[in-house]
Amino acid sequence: MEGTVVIIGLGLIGGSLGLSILKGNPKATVIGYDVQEKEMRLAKAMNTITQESKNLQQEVEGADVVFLCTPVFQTEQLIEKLSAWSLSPHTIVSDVGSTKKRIMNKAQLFYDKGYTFIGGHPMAGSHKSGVAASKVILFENAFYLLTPGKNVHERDVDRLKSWLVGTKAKFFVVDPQEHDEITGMVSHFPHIIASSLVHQVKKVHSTQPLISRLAAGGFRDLSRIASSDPTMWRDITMHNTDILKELLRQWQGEMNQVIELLNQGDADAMYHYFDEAKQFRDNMPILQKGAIPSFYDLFVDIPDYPGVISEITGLLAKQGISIVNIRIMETRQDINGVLAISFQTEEDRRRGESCITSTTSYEVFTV
Ligand SMILES: NC(=O)c1ccc[n+]([C@@H]2O[C@H](COP(=O)([O-])OP(=O)(O)OC[C@H]3O[C@@H](n4cnc5c(N)ncnc54)[C@H](O)[C@@H]3O)[C@@H](O)[C@H]2O)c1
Ligand SMILES: O=C(O)C(=O)C[C@]1(C(=O)O)C=C[C@@H](O)C=C1
Repeated sequence: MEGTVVIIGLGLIGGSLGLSILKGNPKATVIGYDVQEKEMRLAKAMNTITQESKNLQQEVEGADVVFLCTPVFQTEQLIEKLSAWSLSPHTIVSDVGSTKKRIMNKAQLFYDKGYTFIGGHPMAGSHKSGVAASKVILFENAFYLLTPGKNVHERDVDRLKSWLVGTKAKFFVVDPQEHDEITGMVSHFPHIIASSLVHQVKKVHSTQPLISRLAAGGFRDLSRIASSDPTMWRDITMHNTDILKELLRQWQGEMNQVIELLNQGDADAMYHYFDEAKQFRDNMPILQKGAIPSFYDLFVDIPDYPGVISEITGLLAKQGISIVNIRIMETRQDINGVLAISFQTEEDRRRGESCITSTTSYEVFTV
């Protein structure tokens, strides 16, 4: 497709969406806006967008599609703001928020003006946030849930899907209430469980400092998502309180059942409890796509000339700094590219940053 897309909120999801849209529609103009100037600059340097926003209202009013990629409280505010502007009749506004009921209620402001709003939620992500963590393959094979609103034309839903073809996601239309019940169970509720597990370990940590060093394996797997952005999760949980309260009540019942099994000391019953969970989970179509390993990344804005990568790896090697991964992010001829270098530790990244800034004039970013 040719035309103009505006992305508001250039974080993990906004940035990954920009990359996917440009992959599927190389001739598109993708304008990006973020309240953080730094994120906007990095988004442009990484080619997740083709240009930074100069006049958001004008750009939104002339766009083919506008994606709201901010935490959901901000998305509600943006819906209020944009609905007061004069959008063209062909403009589709969509979002990527993890909740849908409150967003769709707020979207009535668009419908009252005859504007087209299609709620969206790509079910893939990471505990990392910010545009630096963007990946073109983030949504590949993931479910991309859509909540079009009653009077939205089928042809507009198809037009939105065409813009999103580069995501390689599987689109699925759902009702907003059903959306919040399902994601409440499989996404929002696990997040609370992960955070509460970390809280429990933290309480013991003051009297037993060894605990955090021994908490590997299972604890690490279960608690990974507790490292996600607290602003995003504050907003999600505040949007889905009733469903989450009910799920937590059920969880208390589940825990009481486990206490009862332990009280009984019934080894067979305990075996069956674990086995039933294992059988069910082993048959779930859990996809591995979308997870981003947590390394310490450094981004270097490099000119596009032969030998520039070996120059940088050579400088790092000379100082004995090991790297675990190095990649160029979506460069095109005649413009600068961004070299993403992953280190194993924060200390290595810090040394890498000081090595590059003290021996070259290249700009470096960390997140
Ligand atoms: N992270 C995930 O795993 C994931 C997955 C699917 C959907 N989502 C949803 O996507 C949305 C974005 O999440 P993310 O992980 O990309 O967050 P993020 O923190 O990486 O990015 C959000 C960006 O929005 C910007 N922003 C905030 N308010 C703004 C405003 N008023 N105008 C312009 N920019 C503004 C922030 O500066 C930030 O750069 C959230 O609604 C979240 O619920 C997240
Ligand atoms: O992989 C992760 O870190 C995520 O938490 C991603 C995850 C999820 O719960 O599956 C988180 C919130 C989004 O709304 C969608 C995806």
